Amino acid sequence: MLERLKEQVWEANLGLPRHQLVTFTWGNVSGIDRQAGLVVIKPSGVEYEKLRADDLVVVDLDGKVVEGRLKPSSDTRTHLVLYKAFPQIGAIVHTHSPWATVWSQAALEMPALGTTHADTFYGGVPCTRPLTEDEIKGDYERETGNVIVETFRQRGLDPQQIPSVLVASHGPFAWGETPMAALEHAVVLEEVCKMAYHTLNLNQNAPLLDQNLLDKHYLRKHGTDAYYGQTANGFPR
Ligand SMILES: O=C(CO)[C@@H](O)[C@@H](O)COP(=O)(O)O
Repeated sequence: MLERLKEQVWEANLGLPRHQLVTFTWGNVSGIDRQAGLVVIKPSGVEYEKLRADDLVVVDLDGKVVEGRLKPSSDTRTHLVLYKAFPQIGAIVHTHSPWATVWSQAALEMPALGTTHADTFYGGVPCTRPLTEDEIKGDYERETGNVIVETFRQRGLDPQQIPSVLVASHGPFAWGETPMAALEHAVVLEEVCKMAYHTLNLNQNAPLLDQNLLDKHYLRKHGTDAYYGQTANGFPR
């Protein structure tokens, strides 16, 4: 079980440079085995070209290394906070992908402007508040996780329906049921952040996506009556 998870987390980590989401080592992917209570995560600062599946580090939910000879990602404690707060998620991706980071640095929620966005996100992708001085000087990585959870709870957002967040002054986190799903969400986030930036540059008053179109596009892929693709039930109507 853990060996399969390691392979999945490794493949998703290699997907970061393949999809041009990372420069140098600026990102990480993890996955969780909920039954075992163990998280598999990229080692810190290891180049993707040199990364092997058996370089991955296994930690428990308190962050204690239980397997692996390398140091886990510097963002491990952020991942652990998210796994504890969002029991539905099975994997997390963090990057500094340029377009999503632009929105994070601007400290702006990325609004739903089109159906490309609605195919993955059931509404705007929120941006957190900035961390306080005490939070930055304290347990910074854990506080980064806490501020993400606070953002979702305060706004009543469902992390399954909005599988990403923009951390102010920092960058994006995305998640999903599997490492590949979390990677896909990070890729889509980057694309729609770029589209939204250019859309609002062309027209500052570009309309928000009509609620009916948001419902239609999100629910035809993710609702109980989803019919998009070959694996979903039902037929288009
Ligand atoms: O935020 C940062 C660096 O500012 C990190 O996410 C990024 O460099 C990846 O770190 P790790 O190699 O996972 O320790």
